[in-house]
Amino acid sequence: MADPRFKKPSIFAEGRLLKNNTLSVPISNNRLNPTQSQAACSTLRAGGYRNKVVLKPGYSALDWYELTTKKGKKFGLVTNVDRLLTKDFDHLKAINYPQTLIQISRNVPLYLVRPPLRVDKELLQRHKTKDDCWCVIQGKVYCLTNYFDFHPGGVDILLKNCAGKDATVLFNKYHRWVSYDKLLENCFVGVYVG
Ligand code: HEM
Repeated sequence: MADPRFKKPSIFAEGRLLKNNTLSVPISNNRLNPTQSQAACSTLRAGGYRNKVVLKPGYSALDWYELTTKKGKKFGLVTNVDRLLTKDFDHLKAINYPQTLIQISRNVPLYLVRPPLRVDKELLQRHKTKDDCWCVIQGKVYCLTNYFDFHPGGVDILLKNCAGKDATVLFNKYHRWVSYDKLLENCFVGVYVG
């Protein structure tokens, strides 16, 4: 029988696993007291729940770190680069320096190309599918395709709000403390010129 003197600490209270694979944890479950955690996380304003998803095995923050520092580093993590030299080439030529395009045609990873690729609105909007998903944050264009399954907030929210769009405002609203430039260093595509 349960010992009536033992009070279960609130941090062990159960979170709810929602249909979309989201773990919804009440504020009171945070280790910080509610006032502190609310102050630290702007997502809590909307109803008092954190919306973190359960990541698949092999998709932790540490796994992403390994991918970006070892396997991914050499070639970058931008998908469909071939398309830049075929379908997108005429458009790219009109808004880019020849040196940039020469480096891309020599397979230099996009995050190392200098001057970086210039991306305008039309080009950004051409890359909005799950397997070829570009997004702008603070004037920089990133390919999110490889990052999707590692995102603690889930894939759906990224696809809906980031694909082919400028997601700066939402990014800052949810987690302005996240070092996106470090996290997405190898996913860098170029600079957004509007
Ligand atoms: C595009 C680049 C993005 C990156 C690199 C990124 C990265 C991250 C990281 C590292 C976390 C964990 C934060 C933490 O535990 O403190 C997180 C959580 C989250 N992100 Fe993102 N994110 C991005 C975009 C977005 C956008 C645009 C949205 C919303 C539209 C979003 C919604 C969320 C949500 C809801 C969480 C869970 C928040 C929570 O802990 O309560 N993310 N993201």
